[in-house]
Amino acid sequence: MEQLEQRQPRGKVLVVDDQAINIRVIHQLLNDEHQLFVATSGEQALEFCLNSPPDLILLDVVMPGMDGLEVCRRLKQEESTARIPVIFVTGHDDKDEEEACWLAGGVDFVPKPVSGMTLRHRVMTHLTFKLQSDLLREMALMDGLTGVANRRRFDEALNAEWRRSQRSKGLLSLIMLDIDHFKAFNDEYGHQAGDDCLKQVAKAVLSAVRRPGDLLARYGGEEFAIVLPDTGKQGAKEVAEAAADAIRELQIRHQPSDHDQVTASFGVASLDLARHSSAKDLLEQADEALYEAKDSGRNKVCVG
Ligand SMILES: Nc1nc2c(ncn2[C@@H]2O[C@H](COP(=O)(O)OP(=O)(O)OP(=O)(O)O)[C@@H](O)[C@H]2O)c(=O)[nH]1
Repeated sequence: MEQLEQRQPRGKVLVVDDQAINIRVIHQLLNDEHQLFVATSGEQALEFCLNSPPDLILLDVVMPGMDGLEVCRRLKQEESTARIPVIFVTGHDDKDEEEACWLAGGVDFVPKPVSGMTLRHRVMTHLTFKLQSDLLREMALMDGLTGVANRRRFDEALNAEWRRSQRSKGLLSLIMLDIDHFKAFNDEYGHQAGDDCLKQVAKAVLSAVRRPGDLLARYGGEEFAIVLPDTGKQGAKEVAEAAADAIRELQIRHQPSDHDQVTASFGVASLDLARHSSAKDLLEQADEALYEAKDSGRNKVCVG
């Protein structure tokens, strides 16, 4: 048991059961090692998961209203909850119910009455996988140099926000920014200083991107992109101006540039249903605005 405790990752575990006695048993077994949450119906469990996804779910199969199998199917259909592992806690040990659990998307099942040792080991095993895969996923979607999101994450976020804005007819804006005369910076101060400059610029821009749903990504080379959900043209322009100020405030010396310090050019585009029929159209408009900023003297924000 001591060995188990050393290896145990602490995670958020949601216990879903309509019977208080079952919840109490699981609580006693797991509460010292994990952060436990409880839902007493399928509907409550879905709502909880959509608002704050746990790392693992222990799900009773037979419940009044929505049963565990249906809860699991719905979780697997939803992008934000599909990766949460579900362990079914089953009352019957017949083959049909086992198969139904697999088909609904469960990763495992534990028979009732629950064996403490089995439950704790199963939870530990699946939590370890989940937390490790979260970490790998995070690393795969992060830009190694600056620590902000990478191009892949940006593409995913822009497409997701695009779909969301189509469903809700909501606002969506995009900013593209590109450091001015960066080739000359590298040539003058060296590649290492160039890398350091990129890191500082990313940090400065991040300070202007304040809402939890906003996403700053390194789009490639010395170009960054910002996705701003629920934000119109004026709001996006303000974010771009604040980011431009933050870069100027860094006062990184850049003698070959017209401004003697590192600056960037910005292109802003906001969703216009009459004009854009895909996320690509929005991206192209932001790109055109960026080129207009470059063409008309750099170190400025242009709105498309
Ligand atoms: N140090 C460093 N340089 C990079 C990195 N990625 C791209 N670059 C450099 O960024 C420079 C971009 O040059 P250009 O596309 O010609 O643009 P620019 O010199 O910034 O000119 P304008 O955009 O027109 O103002 C190239 O020299 C790239 O090698 C990186 O990760 N680190």
